Amino acid sequence: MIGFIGAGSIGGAVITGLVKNGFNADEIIVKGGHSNHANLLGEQLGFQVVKKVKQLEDTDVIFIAVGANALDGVLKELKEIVAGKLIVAFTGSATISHLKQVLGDAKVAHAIPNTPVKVGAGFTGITYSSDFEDADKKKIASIMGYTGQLVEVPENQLGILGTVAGCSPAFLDVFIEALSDAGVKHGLNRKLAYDAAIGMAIGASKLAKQSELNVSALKDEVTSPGGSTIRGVAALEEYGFRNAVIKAVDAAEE
Ligand SMILES: NC(=O)C1=CN([C@@H]2O[C@H](COP(=O)(O)OP(=O)(O)OC[C@H]3O[C@@H](n4cnc5c(N)ncnc54)[C@H](OP(=O)(O)O)[C@@H]3O)[C@@H](O)[C@H]2O)C=CC1
Ligand SMILES: O=C(O)[C@@H]1CCC=N1
Repeated sequence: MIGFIGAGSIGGAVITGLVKNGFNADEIIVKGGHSNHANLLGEQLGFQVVKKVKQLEDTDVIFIAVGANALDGVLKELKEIVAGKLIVAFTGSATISHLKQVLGDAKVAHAIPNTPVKVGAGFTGITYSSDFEDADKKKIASIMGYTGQLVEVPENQLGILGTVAGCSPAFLDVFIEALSDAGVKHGLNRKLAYDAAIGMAIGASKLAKQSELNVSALKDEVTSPGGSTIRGVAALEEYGFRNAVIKAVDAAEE
Protein backbone atom coordinates (compact mmCIF):
# COMPACT_ATOMS: atom_id res chain seq x y z
CA MET A 1 0.00 0.00 0.00
CA ILE A 2 1.15 3.55 -0.68
CA GLY A 3 -0.10 6.76 0.91
CA PHE A 4 -0.37 10.39 -0.12
CA ILE A 5 -0.76 13.41 2.12
CA GLY A 6 -2.30 16.06 -0.10
CA ALA A 7 -3.89 15.62 -3.53
CA GLY A 8 -3.64 19.14 -4.96
CA SER A 9 -1.96 20.06 -8.25
CA ILE A 10 1.13 17.85 -7.95
CA GLY A 11 -0.21 15.17 -5.57
CA GLY A 12 -3.30 14.82 -7.74
CA ALA A 13 -1.20 14.72 -10.92
CA VAL A 14 1.03 11.91 -9.57
CA ILE A 15 -1.96 9.89 -8.30
CA THR A 16 -3.77 10.36 -11.63
CA GLY A 17 -0.65 9.31 -13.55
CA LEU A 18 -0.31 6.20 -11.38
CA VAL A 19 -3.91 5.07 -11.72
CA LYS A 20 -4.32 5.95 -15.42
CA ASN A 21 -1.16 4.01 -16.23
CA GLY A 22 -2.09 0.80 -14.43
CA PHE A 23 -1.23 1.21 -10.73
CA ASN A 24 -4.04 -0.36 -8.71
CA ALA A 25 -6.18 2.37 -7.07
CA ASP A 26 -7.01 -0.08 -4.24
CA GLU A 27 -3.34 0.16 -3.23
CA ILE A 28 -3.55 3.94 -2.70
CA ILE A 29 -4.75 5.76 0.43
CA VAL A 30 -4.92 9.55 0.46
CA LYS A 31 -5.13 11.87 3.43
CA GLY A 32 -6.91 14.92 2.05
CA GLY A 33 -6.81 18.56 3.11
CA HIS A 34 -9.53 20.97 4.18
CA SER A 35 -11.44 21.11 0.90
CA ASN A 36 -13.43 18.36 -0.84
CA HIS A 37 -10.82 18.06 -3.57
CA ALA A 38 -9.25 14.72 -2.51
CA ASN A 39 -12.72 13.14 -2.09
CA LEU A 40 -13.79 14.22 -5.58
CA LEU A 41 -10.59 12.83 -7.12
CA GLY A 42 -11.01 9.65 -5.07
CA GLU A 43 -14.53 9.16 -6.47
CA GLN A 44 -13.16 9.59 -9.99
CA LEU A 45 -10.12 7.34 -9.66
CA GLY A 46 -11.30 4.85 -7.04
CA PHE A 47 -8.75 5.35 -4.23
CA GLN A 48 -9.61 5.56 -0.53
CA VAL A 49 -9.56 8.95 1.21
CA VAL A 50 -8.96 9.23 4.96
CA LYS A 51 -9.13 12.08 7.44
CA LYS A 52 -6.08 11.44 9.61
CA VAL A 53 -2.40 10.83 8.88
CA LYS A 54 -2.54 7.98 11.42
CA GLN A 55 -4.86 6.10 9.02
CA LEU A 56 -1.89 5.72 6.65
CA GLU A 57 -0.36 3.29 9.16
CA ASP A 58 -0.63 0.25 6.83
CA THR A 59 1.28 1.85 3.96
CA ASP A 60 4.98 1.27 3.31
CA VAL A 61 5.63 4.37 1.18
CA ILE A 62 4.16 7.81 1.87
CA PHE A 63 4.34 10.77 -0.53
CA ILE A 64 3.96 14.22 1.01
CA ALA A 65 2.34 16.64 -1.46
CA VAL A 66 1.45 19.62 0.72
CA GLY A 67 2.87 23.14 0.43
CA ALA A 68 5.59 24.56 2.68
CA ASN A 69 3.10 26.11 5.12
CA ALA A 70 1.52 22.72 5.93
CA LEU A 71 4.72 20.63 5.92
CA ASP A 72 5.76 20.81 9.57
CA GLY A 73 2.26 20.07 10.87
CA VAL A 74 2.09 17.01 8.63
CA LEU A 75 5.58 15.80 9.63
CA LYS A 76 4.64 16.06 13.31
CA GLU A 77 1.65 13.74 12.78
CA LEU A 78 3.67 11.46 10.52
CA LYS A 79 6.36 10.94 13.15
CA GLU A 80 4.03 8.65 15.15
CA ILE A 81 3.64 6.11 12.32
CA VAL A 82 6.86 6.54 10.38
CA ALA A 83 8.79 3.45 11.55
CA GLY A 84 9.82 1.19 8.65
CA LYS A 85 8.29 3.43 5.98
CA LEU A 86 9.87 5.26 3.05
CA ILE A 87 8.88 8.95 2.99
CA VAL A 88 9.07 11.02 -0.21
CA ALA A 89 8.35 14.75 0.05
CA PHE A 90 7.37 16.75 -3.04
CA THR A 91 7.22 20.00 -1.06
CA GLY A 92 9.58 22.37 -2.89
CA SER A 93 11.19 23.79 0.25
CA ALA A 94 11.76 20.45 2.02
CA THR A 95 15.36 19.36 2.61
CA ILE A 96 16.69 15.93 3.54
CA SER A 97 18.19 17.30 6.77
CA HIS A 98 14.92 18.96 7.81
CA LEU A 99 12.90 15.82 7.07
CA LYS A 100 15.43 13.72 9.01
CA GLN A 101 15.51 16.18 11.88
CA VAL A 102 11.74 16.00 12.38
CA LEU A 103 11.16 12.35 11.44
CA GLY A 104 14.16 10.87 13.24
CA ASP A 105 15.34 7.58 11.80
CA ALA A 106 12.95 7.36 8.83
CA LYS A 107 14.37 6.92 5.34
CA VAL A 108 13.42 10.11 3.51
CA ALA A 109 13.63 11.43 -0.03
CA HIS A 110 12.93 14.78 -1.66
CA ALA A 111 11.46 14.67 -5.16
CA ILE A 112 10.28 17.33 -7.62
CA PRO A 113 7.86 15.86 -10.18
CA ASN A 114 6.37 17.89 -13.01
CA THR A 115 2.73 18.03 -14.09
CA PRO A 116 3.18 15.77 -17.18
CA VAL A 117 3.30 12.89 -14.63
CA LYS A 118 -0.47 13.08 -15.03
CA VAL A 119 -0.21 11.47 -18.49
CA GLY A 120 2.73 9.18 -17.71
CA ALA A 121 5.21 11.56 -19.39
CA GLY A 122 6.66 13.16 -16.28
CA PHE A 123 10.26 13.99 -15.42
CA THR A 124 10.96 13.72 -11.71
CA GLY A 125 14.23 14.54 -9.98
CA ILE A 126 14.86 12.80 -6.64
CA THR A 127 17.42 12.87 -3.82
CA TYR A 128 17.51 10.08 -1.24
CA SER A 129 18.82 10.16 2.31
CA SER A 130 22.10 8.25 2.64
CA ASP A 131 20.41 5.33 4.44
CA PHE A 132 18.22 4.52 1.42
CA GLU A 133 19.26 1.06 0.19
CA ASP A 134 19.16 -0.13 -3.42
CA ALA A 135 15.99 -2.13 -2.74
CA ASP A 136 14.32 1.01 -1.30
CA LYS A 137 15.28 3.04 -4.38
CA LYS A 138 13.96 0.25 -6.61
CA LYS A 139 10.66 0.36 -4.75
CA ILE A 140 10.29 4.14 -5.32
CA ALA A 141 11.38 3.76 -8.96
CA SER A 142 8.82 1.00 -9.52
CA ILE A 143 6.05 3.31 -8.28
CA MET A 144 7.18 6.53 -9.98
CA GLY A 145 7.91 4.58 -13.18
CA TYR A 146 4.16 4.60 -13.86
CA THR A 147 4.36 8.39 -14.16
CA GLY A 148 7.41 8.77 -16.43
CA GLN A 149 11.15 9.21 -15.86
CA LEU A 150 12.76 9.31 -12.41
CA VAL A 151 16.31 10.66 -12.15
CA GLU A 152 18.44 10.61 -8.99
CA VAL A 153 20.56 13.72 -8.43
CA PRO A 154 22.64 15.08 -5.54
CA GLU A 155 20.61 17.40 -3.33
CA ASN A 156 22.50 20.52 -4.49
CA GLN A 157 21.16 19.93 -8.05
CA LEU A 158 17.57 19.08 -7.16
CA GLY A 159 16.41 22.72 -7.04
CA ILE A 160 17.68 23.67 -10.49
CA LEU A 161 16.52 20.35 -11.98
CA GLY A 162 13.10 21.00 -10.43
CA THR A 163 13.06 24.42 -12.11
CA VAL A 164 14.24 23.22 -15.53
CA ALA A 165 11.76 20.30 -15.57
CA GLY A 166 9.16 21.23 -12.94
CA CYS A 167 8.44 24.96 -13.42
CA SER A 168 8.99 24.91 -17.18
CA PRO A 169 5.70 23.23 -18.17
CA ALA A 170 4.21 26.63 -17.29
CA PHE A 171 6.85 28.40 -19.42
CA LEU A 172 6.10 26.11 -22.37
CA ASP A 173 2.36 26.64 -21.90
CA VAL A 174 2.95 30.41 -22.12
CA PHE A 175 4.96 29.87 -25.33
CA ILE A 176 2.22 27.67 -26.84
CA GLU A 177 -0.42 30.21 -25.87
CA ALA A 178 1.60 33.05 -27.41
CA LEU A 179 2.23 31.06 -30.61
CA SER A 180 -1.46 30.34 -30.88
CA ASP A 181 -2.27 34.03 -30.25
CA ALA A 182 0.01 34.88 -33.18
CA GLY A 183 -1.78 32.31 -35.35
CA VAL A 184 -5.13 33.88 -34.45
CA LYS A 185 -3.73 37.36 -35.15
CA HIS A 186 -2.90 36.17 -38.67
CA GLY A 187 -6.31 34.57 -39.25
CA LEU A 188 -6.30 31.00 -37.87
CA ASN A 189 -9.24 30.00 -35.75
CA ARG A 190 -8.31 29.42 -32.08
CA LYS A 191 -8.75 25.64 -32.09
CA LEU A 192 -6.61 25.15 -35.18
CA ALA A 193 -3.99 27.54 -33.77
CA TYR A 194 -3.81 25.53 -30.50
CA ASP A 195 -3.81 22.20 -32.35
CA ALA A 196 -0.92 23.39 -34.54
CA ALA A 197 1.12 24.82 -31.64
CA ILE A 198 0.60 21.79 -29.36
CA GLY A 199 1.12 19.29 -32.20
CA MET A 200 4.37 21.05 -33.08
CA ALA A 201 5.58 21.03 -29.43
CA ILE A 202 4.90 17.29 -29.12
CA GLY A 203 6.49 16.50 -32.50
CA ALA A 204 9.55 18.72 -32.07
CA SER A 205 10.13 17.29 -28.55
CA LYS A 206 9.83 13.73 -29.86
CA LEU A 207 12.29 14.53 -32.65
CA ALA A 208 14.71 16.16 -30.19
CA LYS A 209 14.49 13.08 -27.95
CA GLN A 210 14.94 10.52 -30.76
CA SER A 211 17.35 12.30 -33.07
CA GLU A 212 21.12 11.92 -32.88
CA LEU A 213 21.34 15.66 -33.59
CA ASN A 214 21.25 18.19 -30.76
CA VAL A 215 18.54 20.86 -30.74
CA SER A 216 20.87 23.44 -32.23
CA ALA A 217 21.44 21.24 -35.32
CA LEU A 218 17.69 20.48 -35.47
CA LYS A 219 17.07 24.25 -35.58
CA ASP A 220 19.58 24.50 -38.44
CA GLU A 221 17.53 21.95 -40.39
CA VAL A 222 14.43 24.18 -40.20
CA THR A 223 16.17 27.42 -41.11
CA SER A 224 16.38 27.32 -44.93
CA PRO A 225 18.94 29.80 -46.34
CA GLY A 226 17.27 33.18 -46.87
CA GLY A 227 14.00 31.65 -45.67
CA SER A 228 11.26 32.71 -43.31
CA THR A 229 12.37 30.70 -40.23
CA ILE A 230 15.76 32.38 -39.82
CA ARG A 231 13.97 35.74 -39.91
CA GLY A 232 11.75 34.50 -37.07
CA VAL A 233 14.78 33.23 -35.11
CA ALA A 234 16.48 36.61 -35.58
CA ALA A 235 13.34 38.35 -34.28
CA LEU A 236 13.32 36.05 -31.23
CA GLU A 237 16.93 37.06 -30.53
CA GLU A 238 16.14 40.76 -31.13
CA TYR A 239 13.42 40.59 -28.49
CA GLY A 240 15.63 38.69 -26.03
CA PHE A 241 13.85 35.32 -26.09
CA ARG A 242 16.87 33.25 -25.00
CA ASN A 243 17.72 35.72 -22.23
CA ALA A 244 14.07 35.86 -21.15
CA VAL A 245 14.11 32.06 -20.67
CA ILE A 246 17.36 32.21 -18.66
CA LYS A 247 15.95 35.07 -16.55
CA ALA A 248 12.77 33.04 -15.95
CA VAL A 249 14.88 30.19 -14.54
CA ASP A 250 16.94 32.68 -12.46
CA ALA A 251 13.70 34.13 -11.05
CA ALA A 252 12.27 30.70 -10.21
CA GLU A 253 15.57 29.69 -8.56
CA GLU A 254 15.51 32.76 -6.34
N1 LIG B 1 2.48 22.12 -8.89
C1 LIG B 1 3.62 21.59 -9.33
O1 LIG B 1 3.85 21.45 -10.55
C2 LIG B 1 4.67 21.16 -8.35
C3 LIG B 1 4.61 21.45 -7.01
N2 LIG B 1 5.59 21.04 -6.16
C4 LIG B 1 5.54 21.38 -4.73
O2 LIG B 1 4.48 20.65 -4.13
C5 LIG B 1 3.88 21.41 -3.09
C6 LIG B 1 2.39 21.50 -3.30
O3 LIG B 1 2.18 22.22 -4.51
P1 LIG B 1 0.81 22.16 -5.32
O4 LIG B 1 0.36 20.75 -5.45
O5 LIG B 1 1.05 22.98 -6.53
O6 LIG B 1 -0.15 22.95 -4.32
P2 LIG B 1 -1.73 22.75 -4.10
O7 LIG B 1 -2.15 23.91 -3.26
O8 LIG B 1 -2.40 22.52 -5.40
O9 LIG B 1 -1.82 21.41 -3.26
C7 LIG B 1 -1.53 21.31 -1.90
C8 LIG B 1 -2.52 20.36 -1.32
O10 LIG B 1 -2.18 20.09 0.03
C9 LIG B 1 -3.39 19.86 0.70
N3 LIG B 1 -3.17 20.01 2.15
C10 LIG B 1 -2.86 21.11 2.86
N4 LIG B 1 -2.73 20.80 4.18
C11 LIG B 1 -2.93 19.46 4.27
C12 LIG B 1 -2.93 18.54 5.35
N5 LIG B 1 -2.66 18.93 6.60
N6 LIG B 1 -3.20 17.25 5.08
C13 LIG B 1 -3.46 16.82 3.82
N7 LIG B 1 -3.48 17.66 2.76
C14 LIG B 1 -3.22 18.96 2.99
C15 LIG B 1 -4.35 20.88 0.16
O11 LIG B 1 -5.66 20.40 0.32
P3 LIG B 1 -6.91 21.40 0.56
O12 LIG B 1 -6.82 22.46 -0.49
O13 LIG B 1 -8.07 20.47 0.42
O14 LIG B 1 -6.73 21.93 1.95
C16 LIG B 1 -3.94 20.93 -1.32
O15 LIG B 1 -4.76 20.10 -2.12
C17 LIG B 1 4.58 22.78 -3.09
O16 LIG B 1 5.58 22.79 -2.07
C18 LIG B 1 5.22 22.85 -4.46
O17 LIG B 1 6.43 23.61 -4.44
C19 LIG B 1 6.63 20.25 -6.58
C20 LIG B 1 6.73 19.90 -7.89
C21 LIG B 1 5.81 20.37 -8.90
O1 LIG C 1 5.87 26.70 -8.33
C1 LIG C 1 6.29 25.89 -7.50
O2 LIG C 1 6.62 26.23 -6.37
C2 LIG C 1 6.39 24.41 -7.84
C3 LIG C 1 7.78 23.86 -7.83
C4 LIG C 1 7.97 23.18 -9.16
C5 LIG C 1 6.77 23.49 -9.89
N1 LIG C 1 5.91 24.16 -9.18
